[in-house]
Amino acid sequence: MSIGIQDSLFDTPATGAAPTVHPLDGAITRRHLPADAWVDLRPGWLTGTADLFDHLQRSVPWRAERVRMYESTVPVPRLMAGYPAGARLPDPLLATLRADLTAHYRPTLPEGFVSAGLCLYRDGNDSVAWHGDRIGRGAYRDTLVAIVSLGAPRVLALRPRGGGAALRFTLGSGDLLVMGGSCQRTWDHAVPKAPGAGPRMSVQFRPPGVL
Ligand SMILES: O=C(O)CCC(=O)C(=O)O
Ligand SMILES: [Fe+2]
Repeated sequence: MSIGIQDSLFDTPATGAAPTVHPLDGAITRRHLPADAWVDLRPGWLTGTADLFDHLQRSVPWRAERVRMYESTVPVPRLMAGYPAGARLPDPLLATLRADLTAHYRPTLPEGFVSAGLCLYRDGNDSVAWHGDRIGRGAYRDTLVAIVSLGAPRVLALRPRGGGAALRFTLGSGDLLVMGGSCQRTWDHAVPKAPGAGPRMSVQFRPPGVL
């Protein structure tokens, strides 16, 4: 089935091409942010993503979560699936991505990336509100969270927790964004609603003890 996925906005091979994981070394641009936070970007890390998206969309046991809001609970507007350390990932390519990230970031992150969280934004009405990944270590120590975007382009926005202008990164299919330093404590991030957007997925790789 073709769902017309566009590869990275920066590197656009024919849809349907074999999935290819490109090098990280020498291909990442780091943007330093105030408060010792930083964001690494590697556009087009993965090309030929259509089949991977399709496979994950069909095979992952997506769950709809609910959050408490005053006296009731409301559905979170996206679907999720979690793969803790040691769990079998839903596609072998994800294990390759995790191993490549672990190898590349070893000097700053000796413990490596272990867990994978998957989110499916079914359309532009799905979103995630401003938050930091602050359950566990991210609340009090520097950490890294790596996000691979698949499917329709969506904005990942970041803004300082204390207030200030937001930065907006448009992530296309196969693009990598890594949040590092104090980012989870001192900045918030969000995926805003995007009317008309097609389905998009993110795969977040995290080190032990970061949720
Ligand atoms: O979908 C994304 O790119 C971000 C997801 C996220 O921030 C999270 O699940 O904690
Ligand atoms: Fe997050």
